[in-house]
Amino acid sequence: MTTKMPRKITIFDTTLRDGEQSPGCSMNLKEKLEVAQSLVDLGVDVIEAGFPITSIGDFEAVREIAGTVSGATICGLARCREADIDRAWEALKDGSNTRIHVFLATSAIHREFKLRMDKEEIIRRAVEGVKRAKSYCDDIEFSPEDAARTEHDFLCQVVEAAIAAGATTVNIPDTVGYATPTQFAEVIHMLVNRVPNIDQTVLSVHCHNDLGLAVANSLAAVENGAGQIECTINGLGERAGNCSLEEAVMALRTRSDYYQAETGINTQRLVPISRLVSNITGMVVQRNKAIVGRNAFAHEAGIHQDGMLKEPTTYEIMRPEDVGFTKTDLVLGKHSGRAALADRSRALGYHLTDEQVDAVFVDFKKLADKKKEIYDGDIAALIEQRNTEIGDQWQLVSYEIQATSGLVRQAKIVLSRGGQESEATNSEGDGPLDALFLAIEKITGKSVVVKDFRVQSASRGKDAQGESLIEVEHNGRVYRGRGASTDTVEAGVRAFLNAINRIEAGQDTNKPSGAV
Ligand SMILES: CC(=O)SCCNC(=O)CCNC(=O)[C@H](O)C(C)(C)COP(=O)(O)OP(=O)(O)OC[C@H]1O[C@@H](n2cnc3c(N)ncnc32)[C@H](O)[C@@H]1OP(=O)(O)O
Ligand SMILES: CC(C)C(=O)C(=O)O
Ligand SMILES: [Mg+2]
Repeated sequence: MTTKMPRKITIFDTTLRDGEQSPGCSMNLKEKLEVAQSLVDLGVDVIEAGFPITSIGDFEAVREIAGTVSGATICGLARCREADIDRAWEALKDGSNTRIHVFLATSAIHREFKLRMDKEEIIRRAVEGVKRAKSYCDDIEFSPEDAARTEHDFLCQVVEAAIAAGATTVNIPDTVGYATPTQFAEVIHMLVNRVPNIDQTVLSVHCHNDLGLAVANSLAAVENGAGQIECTINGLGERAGNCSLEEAVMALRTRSDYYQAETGINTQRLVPISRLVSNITGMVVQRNKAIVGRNAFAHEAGIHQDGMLKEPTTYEIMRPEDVGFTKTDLVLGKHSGRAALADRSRALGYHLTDEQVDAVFVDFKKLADKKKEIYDGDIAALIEQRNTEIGDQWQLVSYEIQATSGLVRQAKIVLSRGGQESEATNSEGDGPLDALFLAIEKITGKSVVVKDFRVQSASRGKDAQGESLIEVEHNGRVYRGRGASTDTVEAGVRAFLNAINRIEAGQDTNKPSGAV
């Protein structure tokens, strides 16, 4: 009997580009670097680090990632415009392993209403774009945007022309999540069979999740010859998101008997990176999310528990440890040292320098004095709190609040900046937090509208840290803030202050840091 060798599927992660396009999910440079490093640890083949023409912040992020992160191909996106392609290359040129990804929509709707180009012009622009990119770099990807709604004959023509012009990967996007698995499989099958030079390129897919079919469509494409899947951590991305990396990878692995395919993903890193991206973007992972949700391996029903106790495969098709869940996440306490903290931080997917470990260690000891047990969630919250810190920023010194049943008598807050303390009192507001926010606005002179405010538990137990996430609007732009503390009011105040500091640093969620 002969065993068929599994086909290697390239994993192209676009969390830092399409994922970041998700409203409210912009990341600053520090955060993007952290995610990029973790993607390398995860074993992805390609990291789409951004769209350099978008802003100075995005350009810098791509440049920094290309110049410092090794272990994966670093990719930058560009429209079929000279300025975009030149800017993408400018950002990528210091990297050793880089790809330019050029795209141009091909569907009738996009040609007529958005681009106002006819078919001939689309082909000409696509070819010119690929050729210009090729003049800089060997590894070129071309995407006919909205391919899933493009006429088949025209799609074949564009794909053939892009390959002839030098595209080493051709990516077929279902930009609006319109495709269905059987129909998308037919598109891939058709391209494989009709495009004469298809064997000179890697065929890729990029599926959106508007109908909840992104993973199913991507897998159907793999069955029909696609060799690359574009995906994101936690399925983050424009609107309903992109194909979820963890789901696609675990489907290929768990059903390798069916797909006869494999990836280079270190699956035990899936849960840590999911938590990292969720912490950074503030996009909470739903509890019943496949693979990485808190309930993905939880069993409450008696019959299931009975089965699990007798033989876990009765109710589990994957082992929790294979995706990075640990049996218990209680590891550290008051008597732990720096080595254990550094080790646990690494296991959680963070890359801290010795100085950063020292700084987090100070917070860790303070927390350990307040809390009996320190869980993974607590450590992640401490690290994230440090990550959100911005240069010359306002710091919380203390606060006092006098209130009875919603009636605020007085809120007093003391902040410091550059070693100088400022104090404000306030007796207005709908409650203690609102009163403290108004007092902060008095000191900083920044007036904002709170659009979203959440407090969640960072770990478990009555003494768990509260982790607060806030979104505020200032001068028409949205800013995010995060704060953690065992005192939930303080967590809220810290999150609000973090958002104010981001306003001052120009770090809104619509444009990454440094954007103009
Ligand atoms: C499916 C996707 O995910 S595509 C990626 C989407 N991501 C983003 O758009 C995020 C980053 N975008 C941005 O920062 C801005 O849109 C920029 C800087 C790229 C462009 O900004 P502006 O110059 O103000 O243009 P604006 O966004 O209003 O319109 C887009 C223009 O690009 C054109 N365009 C769109 N796609 C392409 C393409 N692939 N190739 C060439 N031109 C294109 C549109 O037709 C429009 O042109 P027009 O201004 O002549 O009508
Ligand atoms: C840029 C392209 C690949 C894209 O994101 C899409 O079409 O959804
Ligand atoms: Mg997309």
